[in-house]
Parts: sequence; structure tokens; C-alpha cells
Amino acid sequence: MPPATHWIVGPGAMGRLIALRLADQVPVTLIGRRRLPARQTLVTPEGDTRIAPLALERIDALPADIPTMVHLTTKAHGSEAAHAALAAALPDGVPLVLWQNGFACQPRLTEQHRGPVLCASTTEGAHVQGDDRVTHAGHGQTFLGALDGRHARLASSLAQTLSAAGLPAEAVDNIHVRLWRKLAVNAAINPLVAQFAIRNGQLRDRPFRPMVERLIAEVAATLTAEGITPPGGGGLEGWRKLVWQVVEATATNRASMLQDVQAGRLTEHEAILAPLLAAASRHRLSVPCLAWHLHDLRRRAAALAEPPAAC
Ligand SMILES: NC(=O)C1=CN([C@@H]2O[C@H](COP(=O)(O)OP(=O)(O)OC[C@H]3O[C@@H](n4cnc5c(N)ncnc54)[C@H](OP(=O)(O)O)[C@@H]3O)[C@@H](O)[C@H]2O)C=CC1
Ligand SMILES: CC(C)(CO)C(=O)C(=O)O
Repeated sequence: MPPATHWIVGPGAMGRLIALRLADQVPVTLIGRRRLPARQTLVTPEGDTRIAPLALERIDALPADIPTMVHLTTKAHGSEAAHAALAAALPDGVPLVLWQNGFACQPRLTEQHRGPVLCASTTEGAHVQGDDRVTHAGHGQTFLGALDGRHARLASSLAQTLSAAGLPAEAVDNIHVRLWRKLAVNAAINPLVAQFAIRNGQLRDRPFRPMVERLIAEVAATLTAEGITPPGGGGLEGWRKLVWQVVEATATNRASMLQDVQAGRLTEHEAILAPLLAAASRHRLSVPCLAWHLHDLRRRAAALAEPPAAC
């Protein structure tokens, strides 16, 4: 029998981090939409440099072998197109792992994919430096589980493989809660730091602190109505504690949404803010600050899509 290969689709920061870490444990093929150098470098949080050759393929010319598992590591807004490009080549039953932030593509792809679907919620941090290097900026924790509560054995087995590869992971039976909690943190931090071009820690100061508090209050009311609790419970206070802990721990970070804005890329606002707006609307809650940020980020996204004005 051929060795069980993990396909990792989306060779950006997370994709290359997972590929380079997993390659010590299992055969890995990294799949993208353009050619990348096969020799890839991982810079660890401890400052070590590891260089490894990776099998690289293009999504428009997929390998003929059947993978044991497919990890989707595109941005949230790219996940459904990438999945559609894969779907025809995959036989029924191949497990899919979704690594996206937010809570948008996960329910849709769980419905569409013809096999088990696990979602991952991770606090690992990584960024790319060019086409041949990824920096693992900080160690984190990954939670794995299926939205429909099935596939516990698959989640445990993947958690073991990831942990052995240096990405500590745990199978959980409440992955939807874990995804909402990460989304809550991202919704309270990312739009503001992107709007004002500030590092996360600056949110502790005026004039930003009250703006964060208003966003937390809207997120807390919405998630409480959805039946989602913060870690340790405690309602609004619990959500405040969670968000301010993350601000403290990531004070020197330039958050992903700020990096996307500064690089002229699409942000993950639809995956992070739109599910909250939809939940607020289901519960007839008014969330003006969240709504304003979603509107503003949509306006920016539309401007990105416009052709440049003729000179
Ligand atoms: N980076 C991090 O520290 C963390 C990221 N996450 C989440 O992980 C997800 C990925 O983030 P990140 O790795 O930072 O993003 P990146 O933008 O670095 O990587 C996304 C990759 O997906 C590729 N891609 C896009 N569309 C396709 C497609 N159709 N087929 C194949 N490849 C495609 C892009 O290719 P191309 O280069 O051609 O555009 C790019 O290489 C996001 O949802 C993010 O929120 C979660 C926790 C931490
Ligand atoms: C937690 C936070 C805000 C850390 O920067 C993050 O996940 C991001 O940058 O998207």
C-alpha cells in the first residue's frame, strides 16, 4: 500500500507551517495555485532554521494518488473555490480539515464535502517571508472536531500526529464553541487595529479602549443569545477577560487584518463579522459598531476590486 499522504492546500503561512512540521511524521504534498520553490525554510519560535524539500503540486494538475487527508489552509474567502477545484479529483470519503478563522465556510463545506470534515481552531502564529520561507512566530494550541459532533476517533488521531509534529493539538466535542470564541476575539480586535493601523497593545490606551469595550459588549450580547459562553463562563465579564488577555499577550502584534489592509489584500471580514451580524439579526439585537465595521470593510473590499482609475 502506498504511504498515506496529507495534502495541504493553500501554501501560505499556515499551510507551509503545517507542511514543514508534519513532514517529519507523515508524507506531505503542498498544493498551491502557482509554482513555489521545493526547498522551504522554517524559522522556529526558538530561532532555529530548518530547511526541507517538500513535494509541491499545482491545484490545476493534482497528483493521481488518493490522499489520506486534505488540509485546507487558504484564507476563509478562498476556501470554497479551492474546495471546488479539489472536489472532482477526490473520491468520496477523504477527510477534510478546515483551518480557517471565522465561522463562515465551515458549516457550508461540512455540508458540501463528500467525507468527514474536521474544523481546526488554532492559536499558532506564522507569517511568510517570500516564497521559500515561513516563520513560526509563536507556539499555540489547536483544537479539532467536527461541527456535527462525529469523527471523534479521526480528530484524536490527527491531534496525536500534529502534537508529535510540534503543533500541540486536542480533539474536542465543542469545536463550534471554540470557533466562535476565536471569532469573538478577532471581531473585538481586528477591525479596530486595521482601521487605525495600530499594534494590538495600543488598544489598551485612549481613545481605543472604549471602542474595544463597545465591540465586546455587542459580541457578548450576540453570543450569549446564541448560547455560546466564554471560557470559564461569566457572561460579559468573561468575554472582557478573554479579549483583554489576548490583547495583553499579543500586544506587539500587527494583527492579520492590519497586515492584509497594509498589503492591499482582501481581509477576512466576511468570515469574522458577517456571522455575528447574522446571529444578532436572528435574535433581533442591535449591533451598530459591528455593523459599521462590516460596512466599512466591505466598502474597502469593493474599492480593491475596482479597476484602477485611468490617468
Ligand atoms: N497565519 C496565522 O498565524 C494564522 C492563520 N489562521 C487562519 O488560517 C487561514 C490561512 O491563513 P494564512 O496562512 O495566514 O494565509 P495566507 O494568505 O498566508 O495563505 C493562504 C494561501 O492560500 C493560497 N490559495 C488561495 N486560494 C487558493 C486556491 N484556490 N488553491 C490553492 N491555494 C490557494 C494562497 O496562494 P497565493 O499565494 O497564490 O495567493 C496562499 O498561499 C486563514 O483563515 C487565517 O485566519 C489561523 C490562525 C493563525
Ligand atoms: C488574536 C489575533 C488578533 C492576534 O493578532 C489574531 O488572531 C489575528 O491577528 O488575526
